[in-house]
Amino acid sequence: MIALDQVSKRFPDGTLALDEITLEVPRGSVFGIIGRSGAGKSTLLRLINGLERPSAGRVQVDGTALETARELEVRALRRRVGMIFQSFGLLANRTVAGNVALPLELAGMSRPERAARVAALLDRVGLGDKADSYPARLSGGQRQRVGIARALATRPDILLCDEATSALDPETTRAVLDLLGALNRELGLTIVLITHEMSVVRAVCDRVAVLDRGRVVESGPVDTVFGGEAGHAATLALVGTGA
Ligand SMILES: Nc1ncnc2c1ncn2[C@@H]1O[C@H](COP(=O)(O)OP(=O)(O)OP(=O)(O)O)[C@@H](O)[C@H]1O
Repeated sequence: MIALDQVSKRFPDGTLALDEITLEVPRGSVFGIIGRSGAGKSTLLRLINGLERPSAGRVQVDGTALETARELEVRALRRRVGMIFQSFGLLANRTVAGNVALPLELAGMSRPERAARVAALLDRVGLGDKADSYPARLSGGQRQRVGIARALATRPDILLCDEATSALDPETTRAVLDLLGALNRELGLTIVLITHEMSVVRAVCDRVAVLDRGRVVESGPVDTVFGGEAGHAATLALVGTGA
């Protein structure tokens, strides 16, 4: 469903952010990409949602080859890929319901259909009573639930999570990760989650790739990568810090 084959990304200033990455994210999995700051995680996510093009190699998402896709195809793909962010990315001047409705408005859905869909989404993320609140009045965990509802509004097959719990305390993090796990199981949603925290990977991911200086240094089932005695120095450093 998501397959990267020998993908490199070099920025115009010469920075090699990704260096011959090969990995496959199976449909329906929760796939963690972990690495320290600057390892290339955000760049990898931006390649998967078509915001960046690879300098070399192939990126296949849901049957679309992104390295050769036309702008129209990339836009169509982006509608099938939802995304949530560390900073939530909510519009301050729209209510919770207004934020969740935005992608449906852009997709041209009628007002009554939109209202029903928004209500169902807010119920599902546990915010049925917050529809008319503004983001400033919500806790971090509640804001991220709005972010999740908005990302799922157009029924994507894939959800990309960019350090989605890094701004949250451990308890709230756990609750948001539990919600993501439940949505993965209920909807068959494929989740790709980037993080610098091993506890996040352990809590929700079934597979993980360890990124170090633009390279995948280990990948596989979480228990295998983090459970074995041997391991790449970058993995051991993550384990060692208990991050
Ligand atoms: N637009 C850009 N132009 C030049 N270099 C860039 C650009 N975007 C990212 N980089 C560089 O590419 C490398 C990987 O950056 P990236 O943001 O993907 O890492 P990251 O693992 O997401 O880090 P963080 O956790 O700090 O966000 C870094 O050296 C960064 O400085």
